[in-house]
Amino acid sequence: MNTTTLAPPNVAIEQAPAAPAPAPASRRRDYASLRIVPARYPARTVGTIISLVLMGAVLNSVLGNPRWGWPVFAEWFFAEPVLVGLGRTLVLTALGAALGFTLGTGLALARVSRSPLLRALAWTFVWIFRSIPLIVLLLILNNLGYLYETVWLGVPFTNITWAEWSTTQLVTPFLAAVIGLTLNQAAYSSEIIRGGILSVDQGQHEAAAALGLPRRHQAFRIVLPQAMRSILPSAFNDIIGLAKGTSNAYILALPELFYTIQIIYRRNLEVIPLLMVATVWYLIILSVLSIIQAQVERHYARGALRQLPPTLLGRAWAWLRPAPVPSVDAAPAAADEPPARAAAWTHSHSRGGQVEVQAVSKSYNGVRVLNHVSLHVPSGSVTVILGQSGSGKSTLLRSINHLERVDSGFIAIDGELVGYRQEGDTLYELKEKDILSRRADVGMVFQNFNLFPHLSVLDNVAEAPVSVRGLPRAEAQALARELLARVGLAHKADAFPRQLSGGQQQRVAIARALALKPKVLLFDEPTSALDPELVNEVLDVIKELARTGTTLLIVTHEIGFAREVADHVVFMDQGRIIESGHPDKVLQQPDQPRLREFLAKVL
Ligand SMILES: Nc1ncnc2c1ncn2[C@@H]1O[C@H](COP(=O)(O)OP(=O)(O)OP(=O)(O)O)[C@@H](O)[C@H]1O
Repeated sequence: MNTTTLAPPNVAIEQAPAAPAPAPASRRRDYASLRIVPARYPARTVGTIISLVLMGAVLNSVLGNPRWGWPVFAEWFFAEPVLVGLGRTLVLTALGAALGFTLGTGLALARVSRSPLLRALAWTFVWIFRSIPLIVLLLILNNLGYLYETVWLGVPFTNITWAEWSTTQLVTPFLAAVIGLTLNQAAYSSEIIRGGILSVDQGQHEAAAALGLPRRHQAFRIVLPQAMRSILPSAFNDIIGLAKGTSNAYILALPELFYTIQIIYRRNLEVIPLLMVATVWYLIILSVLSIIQAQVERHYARGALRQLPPTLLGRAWAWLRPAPVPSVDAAPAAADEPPARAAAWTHSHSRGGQVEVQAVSKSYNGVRVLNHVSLHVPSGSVTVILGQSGSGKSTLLRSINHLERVDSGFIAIDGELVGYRQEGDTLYELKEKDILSRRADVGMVFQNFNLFPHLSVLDNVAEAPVSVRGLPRAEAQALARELLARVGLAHKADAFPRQLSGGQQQRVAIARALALKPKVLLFDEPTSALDPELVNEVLDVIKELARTGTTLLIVTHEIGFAREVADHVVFMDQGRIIESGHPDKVLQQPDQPRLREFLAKVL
């Protein structure tokens, strides 16, 4: 049974008024002559000014009040006993963090292991050492010599002993501090690491298992590196807590930074200046840890983010230099001219939005992936974009939706620039929230569906109408049910995405995109993640949509579908459109050898 038969079109994919025929290139807007004004955020500016004024007032009071005793501070800041105490604090922090996290990782893996005994042991460890206050634990360890006079190495329950030490000599205050901080840190960090492991998608565990990777390899190569993204913020929080927590070691009369400071101010009675010495050193430790955190987080963001956050230097540079705004480059090369618009391309159902892409370029890390791309898509038409892998198809689609910001050139939908607002001869860069609201006019269906896994199918579809369009939830759910019926999935409304087949998930994704009644729908290889037998059920839904007049831009390798549905086919190669036109011409008598080669491969 073909489940994709659409119910009567009582749900609006709105019947937009007929759009005018596409304007000739000569009459097209020349955006290059417009002045560009970057987006302004008055609330941010006011907030920054207030913060600066407050900081100035605080600094003035701190530096201007002689009771802070800055000369005494300067005298002691680099004094030898302070530096020795600081060194001890740093060593305790480093050892506590390294040993604590190593033990914590083992405990976390034990907590998620299949062995009930290991799980119980790890749980008990965490339960005990999270319950005991650190100071109590340190005191117990320091008094271990009272409980056990000697520590020995040998075979339990026999007289075999290989080595024996006096406990008081072996467990010095320093070692007691290291052991106490390690046990305490391990108990807390194991829960942080376990949380990270649980946050990794189950599919990743399954994929690693399906590849036959050994369990150790699964844990250390696949799961933990992905878990790091959620582990790191809490872990660094903990290490910062540990750096300050080392001051608890004063109870063992161990002269770390804080204890040293106490000894000094008890002698010279300069309490505040010496407390400031400790405070400023702790601030420095914290700042260095924050910088390390940013770099480590950046490292583990690789692969999880499309674009890595800038390095510290990059951020400083971006702050100093004005934000770049797109510009229109020199005239595009002949191959990038807007495609010739054959009369047949004017769609009889011209109802959706008209898309104008003008001389758009985009680079990643200095590599150009879109090179002066120009494209005119009339309202209500269906355009199929073809091209080899890596030719820039997805980047072009994502730019139309402003998921990617172009470096130069412009994109307009129904004459409204994507990312800008035009007033007279001036273009105002849109603020984030305006971009988001405009994005609602452009629906996007992703290759991997990207449904929200924690929401039911119904809520996946109803979410945007409620939060973007402000529809009452009941109304949005009624709309969602109708859309689900249109894609043949009314009976799956209460299921969760992971309980559906790939084809069904993709149809939910289409219903979700339609829920905002977009003028333009972008499909990024909507069938490439599907089994062949599921491809048609999705293509059938898209064919129905094509008949309703929504403007469709589809990246696909389904040539048969392109031939049947497209009004226009565009072929991209190395970031440029090198051939475009009616499907009969482009697919049957291609001019470009690259296109002939491509068709020979995919057909
Ligand atoms: N965030 C990014 N950072 C760096 N390079 C990128 C990024 N996104 C895309 N690219 C590169 O840009 C080029 C175009 O990518 P794009 O995804 O647009 O190609 P595509 O034609 O859609 O390919 P496919 O059919 O395989 O999806 C590729 O070489 C890709 O490696």
